[in-house]
Amino acid sequence: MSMRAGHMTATMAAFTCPRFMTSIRYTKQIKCNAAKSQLVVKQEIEEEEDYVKAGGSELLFVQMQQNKSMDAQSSLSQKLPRVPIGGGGDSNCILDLVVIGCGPAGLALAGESAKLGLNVALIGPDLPFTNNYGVWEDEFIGLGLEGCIEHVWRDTVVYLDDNDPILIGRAYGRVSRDLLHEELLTRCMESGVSYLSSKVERITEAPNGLSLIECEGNITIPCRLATVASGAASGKLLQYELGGPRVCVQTAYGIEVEVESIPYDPSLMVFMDYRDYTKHKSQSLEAQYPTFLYVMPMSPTKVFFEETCLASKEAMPFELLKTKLMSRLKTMGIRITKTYEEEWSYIPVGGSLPNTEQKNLAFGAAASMVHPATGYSVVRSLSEAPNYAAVIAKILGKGNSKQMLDHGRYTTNISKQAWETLWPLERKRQRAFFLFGLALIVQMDIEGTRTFFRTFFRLPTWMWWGFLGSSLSSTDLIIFAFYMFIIAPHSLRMGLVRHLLSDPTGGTMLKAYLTI
Ligand SMILES: CC(C)=CCC/C(C)=C/C=C/C(C)=C/C=C/C(C)=C/C=C/C=C(C)/C=C/C=C(C)/C=C/C=C(\C)CCC=C(C)C
Repeated sequence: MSMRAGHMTATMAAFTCPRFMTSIRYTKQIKCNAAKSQLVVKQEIEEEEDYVKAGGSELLFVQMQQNKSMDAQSSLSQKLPRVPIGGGGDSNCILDLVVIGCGPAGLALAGESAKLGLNVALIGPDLPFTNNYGVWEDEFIGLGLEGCIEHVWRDTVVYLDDNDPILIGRAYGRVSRDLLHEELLTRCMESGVSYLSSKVERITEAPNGLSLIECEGNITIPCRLATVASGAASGKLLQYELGGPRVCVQTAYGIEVEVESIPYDPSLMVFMDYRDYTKHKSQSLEAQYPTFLYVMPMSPTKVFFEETCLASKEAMPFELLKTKLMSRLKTMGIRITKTYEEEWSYIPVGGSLPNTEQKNLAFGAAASMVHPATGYSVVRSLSEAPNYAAVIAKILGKGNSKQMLDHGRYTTNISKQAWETLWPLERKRQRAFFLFGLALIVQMDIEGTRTFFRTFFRLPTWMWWGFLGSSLSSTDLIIFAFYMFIIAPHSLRMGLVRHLLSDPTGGTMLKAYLTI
């Protein structure tokens, strides 16, 4: 078995951790084929009562891949020095920060923090990046990461019905997972981050105030502060606010294939194709889960298709997503001649915020940074990493180090400032608005969804760009809501007002807006 295939098996095993067992049960068959690094995964999701009652404090994340070649990505163990184990007596050798999780958020935060002079370690399984990330090109240029984009479409299109495709006027890029991994890893190498390939079981606190990162194999790493960045499945290492909104789910099934020809213009990225190709075969399921096709034409014959359910209360079964995609392609007359790779994506959206009283910090999806109404998170994590790292470096300022080790526990929660940087009142208001939007989307049928997006994409560009990029202030969002109300057709207007008056997220949003 290749090293990479072995790693993938470990990831799958992680999905069966006891926390999941209390709420969602996964049954899978995993077959690894050494020659092709191939994984065959069968998954069944079975929801149980207690998960429904959890009200959002349980976050789950599943990302499965098949046939993906990840060999171009260096392994972290090869490139980063190993975390020294067994020290801990000498306060000068104590790690300042341990970042748990080696996805884009974890690597970015570790690199930025070490750049500021902190002694930083990364801990997590040594896995390659497997996702096909799509980004607005301008946002990635703003981050100085344009070199990691492997394909750019000069414009983006949305189809809601057979007439009038909506040209968005914004370039979209496909991120090369290999280049992004290499770039973030190089930043970690250059700034002196050390690494331990392990699974963290718990984080405890020593009497002297140090955080103890307890890893599998009885390894304990002491550090001054721990930040959990291991995705939405980090619940057992963190506490979340109780009684928050329920977690919804974005599910998608994607394939990268070679086809005889495609009925799309290869110079345009298809952001959403909500046209109905199912020939009404599964009308009731279509009504239950409105889905759209996300298309990245890489060449006139090579293309990435992803059947996506933007958000639903219950996860849309993967088999159904796959069936819908295949039936859609067949109806469109698309003949697949070769399949390069397949992916299943399950992204929890919405849910509670982390409890900001806890000492352990979080970042990325673990810190509920996924945009509740779109499922996007990478750009936000990458753009907030430098500022978050600066606050962490400030609270761990060298003056504090001695104080902590000599006088035991901190008298105040040193992490409060970092939590407030991530989730200030203003951000909480914006999120309350997004959660209100999410609750609106999940109760719409396919026709309602089309009307909704027809209105959304008629908003002034700065509004919908800002909404998707989380850059509208809470005041801008009120203007956004009024504008949407004004341009909406009568049926949607009534729906918006009904939703505002009757959905619990409306009350929560008003409360967030009134909190000062
Ligand atoms: C692999 C991975 C990672 C992944 C994959 C998957 C995919 C492909 C995905 C994709 C996705 C997408 C494309 C997404 C998109 C999204 C969107 C566009 C969204 C949007 C949303 C929107 C919203 C929510 C909106 C909202 C609005 C509102 C809420 C409004 C309101 C208003 C009102 C209330 C009015 C009032 C007034 C008076 C009373 C007068």
